[in-house]
Amino acid sequence: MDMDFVAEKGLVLLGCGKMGGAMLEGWLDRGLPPSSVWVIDPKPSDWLQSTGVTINGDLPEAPGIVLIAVKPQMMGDALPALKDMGNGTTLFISVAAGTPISAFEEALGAHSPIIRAMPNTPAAVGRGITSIIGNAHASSGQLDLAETLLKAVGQVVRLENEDQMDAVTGVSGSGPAYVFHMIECMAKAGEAEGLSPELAMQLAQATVAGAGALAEEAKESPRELRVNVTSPNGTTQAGLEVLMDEENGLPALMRRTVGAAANRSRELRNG
Ligand SMILES: NC(=O)C1=CN([C@@H]2O[C@H](COP(=O)(O)OP(=O)(O)OC[C@H]3O[C@@H](n4cnc5c(N)ncnc54)[C@H](O)[C@@H]3O)[C@@H](O)[C@H]2O)C=CC1
Ligand SMILES: O=C(O)[C@@H]1CCC=N1
Repeated sequence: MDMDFVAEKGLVLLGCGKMGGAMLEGWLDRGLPPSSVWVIDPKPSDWLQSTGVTINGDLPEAPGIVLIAVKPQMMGDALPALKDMGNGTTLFISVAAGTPISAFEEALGAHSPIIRAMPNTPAAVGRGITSIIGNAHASSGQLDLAETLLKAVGQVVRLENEDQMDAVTGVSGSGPAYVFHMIECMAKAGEAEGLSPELAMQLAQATVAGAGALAEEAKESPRELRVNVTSPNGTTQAGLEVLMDEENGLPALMRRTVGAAANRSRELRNG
């Protein structure tokens, strides 16, 4: 199975906001024909309307894939639109944080193949990472299909149990926001040291992007790469002594940040 299957059978996207839009942008950029995509969204964005996909039109009877990308809080309103498609062959993939597989089984029928996924917005540029887990009715072929689709916009990881999804959401689902905030903070700090806002932002953005690319491509671990930047008694060491402080620095802050996001995911599961 490959992307041709999706192009041939069709992809229905329920909700096309920031996450659904990021994935759709990645798929369209990588050659998925707009004529194979049907979107249901009461507020289609200007970008969506410019893509040539079918918006709020008649849906195919048995699309290959239905991707559910509405907010967990909107799920109750949104799911009835899909009930008639639960004919056993259509594969449902949900990217909603917190919403458990059992909620989809209840809404779509216990025999529907359902995959729960946690992507992230770098999918828009083909650099996302998505973790997936299927229900008992998702065949290995359907997991392969989901993996193929999601690999078109980045890496894919298969989870061993659904409980891992809360921590995954705290690390990689929400993670891009932490990194974007780090760029904002570095730029602000550069301004405080006398740089213009434009120069400070350019330096911060390029540094985070370059360090990310190096961390991914280099054979050294992130730890080794950090040590390579740190001359004994130099500038980096002075900076890292603040950032790496066990109590007040990034380790404790990141532990609390990821913990809060994972806890929120657990809360969403409980309604
Ligand atoms: N934004 C992100 O970085 C990530 C989001 N997610 C998940 O993706 C889902 C969507 O999040 P976002 O895209 O950020 O939210 P969003 O608010 O940008 O998009 C939701 C879209 O759903 C549409 N919508 C509302 N009611 C609807 C209905 N009844 N039928 C069809 N469409 C409806 C809205 O018009 C909107 O375009 C959430 O469940 C979230 O947990 C998962 C991973 C990352
Ligand atoms: O903030 C949220 O709830 C969603 C899930 C992961 C990223 N955005």
